[in-house]
Amino acid sequence: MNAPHTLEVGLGDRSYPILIGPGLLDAGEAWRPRIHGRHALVVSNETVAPLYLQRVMTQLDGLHAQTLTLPDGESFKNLAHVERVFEALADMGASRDACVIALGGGVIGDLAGFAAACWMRGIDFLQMPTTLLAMVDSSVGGKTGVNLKAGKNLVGAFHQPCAVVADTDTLATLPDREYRAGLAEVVKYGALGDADFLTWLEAHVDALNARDDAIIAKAIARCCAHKAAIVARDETERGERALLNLGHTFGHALETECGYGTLLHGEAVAIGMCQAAALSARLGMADAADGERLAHLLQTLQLPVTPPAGVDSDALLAHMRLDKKNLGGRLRLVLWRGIGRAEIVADVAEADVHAVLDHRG
Ligand SMILES: NC(=O)c1ccc[n+]([C@@H]2O[C@H](COP(=O)([O-])OP(=O)(O)OC[C@H]3O[C@@H](n4cnc5c(N)ncnc54)[C@H](O)[C@@H]3O)[C@@H](O)[C@H]2O)c1
Ligand SMILES: O=C(O)C(=O)C[C@@H](O)[C@H](O)[C@H](O)COP(=O)(O)O
Ligand SMILES: [Zn+2]
Repeated sequence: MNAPHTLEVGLGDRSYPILIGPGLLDAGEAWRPRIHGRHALVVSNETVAPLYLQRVMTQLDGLHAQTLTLPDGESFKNLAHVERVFEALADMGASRDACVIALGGGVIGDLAGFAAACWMRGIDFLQMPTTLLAMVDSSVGGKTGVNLKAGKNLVGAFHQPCAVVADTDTLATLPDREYRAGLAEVVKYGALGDADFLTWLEAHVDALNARDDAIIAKAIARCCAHKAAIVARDETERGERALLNLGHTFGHALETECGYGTLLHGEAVAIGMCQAAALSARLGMADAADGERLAHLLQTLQLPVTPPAGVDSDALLAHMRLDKKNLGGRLRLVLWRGIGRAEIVADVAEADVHAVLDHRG
């Protein structure tokens, strides 16, 4: 294996590496030293485990390592399945020096990471993302948690991994729709703070659509560099980190209202970013042309840019009222001044949001 591309999330004595490259699952020498105790629990799901779990277990030879395979899907990212992780940890006699390894997409990473944050008030965990979305976003930064019926990620903790190991070879088996959902979060980084990156994405649409390995690897590295820098400056979302939520207040409301797993997270974020752009234009913050450019890029990547027909705007607004960024009972949204210039806007009038939700262009 060639040396992986390596980045660091700089958090003092909790700093950790992000390793990106092909062949990493089989290169235990690159990541196993990050596991310090005797116990490891590898949490995966019914789709990913048959593909990759055995290879990870081979690298854990000599440790007391167990596996837990959960059902696959956003609808299982809930407290009942966190409890399954606790039960597995209890069964193996996991002590405070145990490590949870999350092998899968963002659902497994968020859920297993949250279990690790809670078990004995916090044990190590290591992220092994196998989706594009998890490689560019969810495995980095330590946001862990689960959904409630009332809303996405309403229960969770900030708990940083001890390493992120992104074996880009695993993307070969990722279904096309999931790959494209990951591209939505890739586009997000350009939209929120890196206009040059968005222009680069526009120039490489054909390569992205053809799933060109080299272009994807470059995109992953650039997204991770952005996320690592933001997290290092604002780990617990007191300010700037909220920009990573561009499109998410709208998107999470859609995911919740449509039923978890109906719209993929990335698809909902694609729609949500377009709605945030439309609201920004309505409020006079940005040119409508920037929103049209963003929507065009997302459409060329075969992502949805408008909500499914028949979703009730009042219900969406009700979900948005429960968003974690809100303050003092008032909506607080990530909007923008144009491509690459996202901003947090407090006190957004519900009538303006409603108007955007009602517009099904
Ligand atoms: N913590 C964060 O910062 C953060 C950031 C973004 C998203 N998220 C969360 O991440 C979740 C979405 O993550 P996701 O898009 O990875 O979805 P996911 O975890 O549901 O994975 C998508 C699908 O791909 C399958 N899969 C995964 N890897 C595969 C592979 N290599 N080959 C074949 N199939 C594979 C999975 O089994 C699943 O069916 C959402 O719950 C979202 O809220 C969290
Ligand atoms: O890491 C962050 O910060 C993000 O907001 C990344 C988002 O892409 C991700 O979907 C995250 O889970 C959303 O967090 P939430 O706090 O809105 O639940
Ligand atoms: Zn997201």
